[in-house]
Amino acid sequence: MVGSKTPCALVVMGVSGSGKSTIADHLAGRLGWRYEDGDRFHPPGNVAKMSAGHPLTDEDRWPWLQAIADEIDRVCTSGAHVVIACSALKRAYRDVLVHGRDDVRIVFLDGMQDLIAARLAARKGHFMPPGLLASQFGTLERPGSNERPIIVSIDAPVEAIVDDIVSQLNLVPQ
Ligand SMILES: Nc1ncnc2c1ncn2[C@@H]1O[C@H](COP(=O)(O)OP(=O)(O)OP(=O)(O)O)[C@@H](O)[C@H]1O
Ligand SMILES: O=C(O)[C@H](O)[C@@H](O)[C@H](O)[C@H](O)CO
Repeated sequence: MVGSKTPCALVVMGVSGSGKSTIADHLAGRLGWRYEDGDRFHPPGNVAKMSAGHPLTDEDRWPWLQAIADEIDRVCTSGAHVVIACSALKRAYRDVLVHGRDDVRIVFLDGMQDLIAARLAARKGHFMPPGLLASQFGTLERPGSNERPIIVSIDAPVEAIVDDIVSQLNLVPQ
């Protein structure tokens, strides 16, 4: 089979605790690309709000998403490649990130709420309270097929999930 055009950016999306940072970091290592944590682009007020147990609103999220979209443009224009972890829960959020580029692909980490809740309960030293998981699922709009998503089950070891993503990417050997 013919491989796919190599994207310049992969957006690893899903609810809090679905494994975005873990998978994006390992995937970047596998591909030899840069890893970015989307949380780095939050205005400080957003992190304070989530830390205090309050979900973000659309208004809180737009400047954050635009900053990530700007970073995607910067990386892609420079000819580099990046794997970015970003919740990107709604279609409108993903549209800001992708903004019509065919070299930006979405990777959706798909998992059941009880599995993710168990992983969050065991996670230490993160600002995001496990109590916000229900609101994350309430906000989540699963990517539709017209978004050309790569969808992987998170009910597997990290390296197996990375294998699944790389296989679905079907990249042309460089
Ligand atoms: N495939 C996996 N198997 C077992 N544990 C996992 C797996 N993927 C991630 N984890 C663990 O689950 C927890 C949540 O993962 P991670 O922090 O990467 O999620 P996240 O989506 O980036 O969360 P957030 O959006 O809140 O930052 C971590 O403790 C991580 O070590
Ligand atoms: O859109 C949101 O509600 C936020 O981005 C959260 O998803 C956090 O950034 C992240 O999950 C915690 O690391």
